[in-house]
Amino acid sequence: MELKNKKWSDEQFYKVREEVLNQWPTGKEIDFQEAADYLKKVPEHKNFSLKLKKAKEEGITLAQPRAGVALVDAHIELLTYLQDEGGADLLPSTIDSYTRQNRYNECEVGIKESEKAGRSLLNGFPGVNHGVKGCRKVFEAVNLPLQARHGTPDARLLTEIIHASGWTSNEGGGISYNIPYAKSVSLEKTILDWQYCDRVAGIYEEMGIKINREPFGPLTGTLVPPCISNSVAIIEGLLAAEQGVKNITLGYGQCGNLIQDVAAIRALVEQAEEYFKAYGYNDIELTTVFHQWMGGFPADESKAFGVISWGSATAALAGATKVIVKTPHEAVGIPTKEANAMGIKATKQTLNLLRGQRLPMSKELEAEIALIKAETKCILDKVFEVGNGDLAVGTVKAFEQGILDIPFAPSKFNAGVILPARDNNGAVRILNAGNIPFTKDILDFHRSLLEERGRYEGRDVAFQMVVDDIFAVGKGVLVGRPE
Ligand SMILES: CCC[C@H]1O[C@@H](n2cnc3c(N)ncnc32)[C@H](O)[C@@H]1O
Repeated sequence: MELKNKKWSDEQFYKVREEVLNQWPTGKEIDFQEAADYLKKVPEHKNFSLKLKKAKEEGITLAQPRAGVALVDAHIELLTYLQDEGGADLLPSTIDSYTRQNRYNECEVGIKESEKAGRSLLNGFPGVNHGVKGCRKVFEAVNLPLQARHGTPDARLLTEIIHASGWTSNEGGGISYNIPYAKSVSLEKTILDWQYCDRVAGIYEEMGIKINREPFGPLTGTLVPPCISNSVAIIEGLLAAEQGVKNITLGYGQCGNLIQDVAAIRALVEQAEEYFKAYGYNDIELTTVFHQWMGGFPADESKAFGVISWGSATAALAGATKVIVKTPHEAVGIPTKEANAMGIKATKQTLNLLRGQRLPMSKELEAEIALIKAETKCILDKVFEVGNGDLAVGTVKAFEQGILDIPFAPSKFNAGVILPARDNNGAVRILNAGNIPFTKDILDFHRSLLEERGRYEGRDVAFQMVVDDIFAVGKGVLVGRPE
């Protein structure tokens, strides 16, 4: 099928759907009307879009963990614990890595081995293998909205199954679940595959069922400049809107400097709304998600709580609709349910203490918002230009030409020339912009801030700053000072 940013016709969609539902036996259980009837019975307090909308209206920030284990009953026990003991406002099911690579046979083995071992031997919930039956059992056992969180380049079958199971939100996108997650999956294919996933949500929306879509904001989660993650978020939001998605949560991964992080969220909302309006999507319900620090964590659990609380405070002061919670086990691996619950409780304590507070506007905050919007505009204007006005085609070409370039991404389709480093206040700046089409003023501004740090540290602006910054938070500081 030719790639273009155009809503799929029913003929296109249902032709592809036949192939999708045959990828694994559990796909055959799905009937659109039966699924729609089931979704129509989802009570309001378990609908993701409605809960986000309410939070936005009330001006509060919701807390959502990540969580997933191999077996259905253990997964229910985990989610119930995070709901009741942790106080989660929204629930995930973090999907395992085999499912993310469509390796369902290995999931089957993982499930059997987990049953034998009496513990989870998969790093998440194998939603495709458990099918609608297993996913509905999970959904019916909890009392909160449920979302699939994963990292799946081809999530078409997973999307069909989770939505047919009452899960009213799906994370991901054709860029954000490819470039940071895969090595050699073509962007053209994943943009097409995620148009399918968005179309599933669009069809349910046209049947009167509210489905939330959340592009994956943080990308590689490693010193990603706000203009890069905001550009990808807005692109995936526009692509989803074209397929009929109405309820969209755009996200951003914490970088650590308060002014820059608050500016990133404010710029994201303002600019996304500008683009939705400019392209005729006038009925989008837009919310935001702030991801607590996605980089290396301190192994010491008390220090980890410092990072978790700082991310919670920033999310609240930014006015984000939702914050994604980390745990004190982040540095070691999959958290126990107790550790996961502790992360949620620390997060909610901070959110509650800051309820109603926002970072006041200042000339620094205003300048940072303007800078991020100007940088993002440079990128998006070029994406539309190289695509001759077509956003999907433009996105593929933009990555080919390094116009869009995500730091430290594994994908061979990503230029990987961009180099970020922190300035003296810890804001992420750009040391090497590669082929990203910033204006000279913007490039000079970043350079001057990095040189200011160099003078302070008594060293040249160089790659060593990047390395030092990558390890800094794990070592207990934000800016990687020379040792
Ligand atoms: C982009 C997502 C990375 C984060 O996703 C967490 N994560 C992954 N898998 C699970 C799981 N099965 N349970 C709880 N957290 C999980 C990692 O810790 C990391 O922070």
